[in-house]
Amino acid sequence: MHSSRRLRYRQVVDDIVETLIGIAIDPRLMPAPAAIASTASGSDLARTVRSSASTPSLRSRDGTVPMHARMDPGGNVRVVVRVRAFLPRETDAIHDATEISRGAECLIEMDPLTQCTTLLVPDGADPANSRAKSRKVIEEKSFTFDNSFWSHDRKDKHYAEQEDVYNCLGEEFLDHNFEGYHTCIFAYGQTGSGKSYTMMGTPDQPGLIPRTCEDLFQRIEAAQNETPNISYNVRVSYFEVYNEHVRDLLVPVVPNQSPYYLKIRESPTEGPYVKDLTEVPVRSIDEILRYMKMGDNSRTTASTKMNDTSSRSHAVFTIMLKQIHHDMETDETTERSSRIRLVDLAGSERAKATEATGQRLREGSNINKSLTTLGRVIAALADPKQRGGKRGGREQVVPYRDSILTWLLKDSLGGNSKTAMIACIAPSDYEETLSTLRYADQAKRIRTRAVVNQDSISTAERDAQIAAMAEEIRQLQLSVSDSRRREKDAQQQEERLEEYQGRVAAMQRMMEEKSMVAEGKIRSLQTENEALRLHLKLALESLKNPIPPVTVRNTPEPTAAQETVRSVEKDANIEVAEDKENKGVDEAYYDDNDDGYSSGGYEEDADDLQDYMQDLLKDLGMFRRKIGDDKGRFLDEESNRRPLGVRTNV
Ligand SMILES: Nc1ncnc2c1ncn2[C@@H]1O[C@H](COP(=O)(O)OP(=O)(O)OP(=O)(O)O)[C@@H](O)[C@H]1O
Repeated sequence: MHSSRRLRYRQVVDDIVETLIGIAIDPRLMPAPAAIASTASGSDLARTVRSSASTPSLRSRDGTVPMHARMDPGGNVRVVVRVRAFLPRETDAIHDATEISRGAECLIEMDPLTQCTTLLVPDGADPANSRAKSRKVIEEKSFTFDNSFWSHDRKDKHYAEQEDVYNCLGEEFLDHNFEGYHTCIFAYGQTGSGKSYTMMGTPDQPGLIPRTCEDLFQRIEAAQNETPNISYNVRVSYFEVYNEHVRDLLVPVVPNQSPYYLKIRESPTEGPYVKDLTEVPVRSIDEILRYMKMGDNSRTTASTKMNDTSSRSHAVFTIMLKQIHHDMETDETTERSSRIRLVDLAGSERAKATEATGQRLREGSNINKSLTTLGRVIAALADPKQRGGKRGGREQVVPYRDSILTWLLKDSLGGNSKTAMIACIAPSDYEETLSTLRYADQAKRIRTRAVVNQDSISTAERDAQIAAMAEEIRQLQLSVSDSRRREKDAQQQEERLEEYQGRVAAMQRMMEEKSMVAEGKIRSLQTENEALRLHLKLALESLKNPIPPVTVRNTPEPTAAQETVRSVEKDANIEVAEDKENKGVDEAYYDDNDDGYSSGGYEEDADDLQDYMQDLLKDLGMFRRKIGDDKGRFLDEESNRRPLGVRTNV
């Protein structure tokens, strides 16, 4: 019983061991040690050997292209050249490549064996070469590149299709990405030379970018079917540099709204990057192609005399690939990150040839400016004297920052990247083609410093990292809640301040009302005062000029009217008595009256009235002064008071 169980147990263990050995020696999951040794160094090497996060090209799996043959140990920029066919505007009537009414002649020859490209001297009457004809020295020039793609004449057996360009260059670069290298492929050349055709292509003839996207997901799918312990994360971004501004091509353009430009920042580890650039995660070929088309449709293009759909901007399509492999045996997680940068540059152009004016002319001059800077950067990087690293002054001399394009491509041109340049040339323009070929020839000498971007981490380390991150999150949460509390306090203070200000405003309103009431009181007292003054004046005048008393005898009971008259007379007599006192009127006159009042009684009454009036006036004066004082004090206080609405933080 026991022995049969032990036998089964051993069989199961043997099966597991065999499976693990099978996985370990599978070349599809383990890069060749020779290749790794040539590209990684030191600690990188140890880590790389253990990792299985690599997916070589499907063709290399078939054995048609040996892996080691496609590795580039030197790290030089790969330079290829591609010549396009004649365009209708160069031929006027195209029946075949030989019938050319403009007189355009093909000045390019390519040797498929040596990969040599030769530029011939124009001898026809093509007006496009009139400038070249005026040169002092005009001669045949030959250059050798990593590849020379002959895409001029479809009938030729060496004709290079879009697929050939991808198979020669794109596929190899995708291999590098799966190995963990950053890569960059950029197309350079004069306007209308075939850059967009090579990079993006047409729906029938897809170029390097759609082919790379397709191959990427095909490889991921194949790898996932074979090894479930590797997961892939793909994100894309797409931006253009237009008139020295960066525009996100994955953000839809809002009509009638000025475009939103992004800023560039530089990180010590990643180099220059575009801040706030949209990076979308993609999970399938369809999704990535959809984003590629969306961005491509937003790109700034215009028709010029040299090209009906001329790109007026430099476009950068970037794919970020992350491979996460978990090794069950060692319980270790390996992460490889790589960046695939595919750049379609705007073409250099001569204003005279494009006949550009206005906006097109401004675009053209910005394009030329950035391409001139690119030329200076390439020249500086290619100069052997500059190859001394930082100590040799390389970082200071290379003018990356002189244009947005070169600053953003800094890492791809002279840093951590495997880079390729596709020099696109038109078949019949001597001057422009010579300039492009010279650029390309110089770029061959640039050496980049690509490294595998890989991190390995054990479970214990990962746990420690997670714990550290959890602690950091806890601290952040604490500081967030602390600042929230402080915010709440500040809010309460603010509310209190508002309440206080409300109360002050109400007080101020009350004071204003009080002041208005006081002013009203003053005005009515002044009116009363005036009335009293007038009354007193009249009284004094009537005393000065008394009306003589009238004696009425044996009269019957007085009527009401008579009563009134009598009272008036009485008043007049009082006034007369007062006047007499003051003015010394005849005493006898007063003695003769027979109304029952003595003259001494009148004088007393007048004195009393005068005293009373004087007191009243005194009181009035005092009252006025008091009100005046109160008003003055109130107004002083008011002018010293702070205006409302001016808040001071407490
Ligand atoms: N290899 C090729 N085979 C067939 N047609 C091509 C090829 N290369 C370019 N063309 C055609 O040439 C024309 C100009 O090409 P393209 O727009 O790619 O030029 P470009 O260099 O991108 O120009 P620009 O800098 O002005 O944007 C297009 O009509 C394109 O279809």
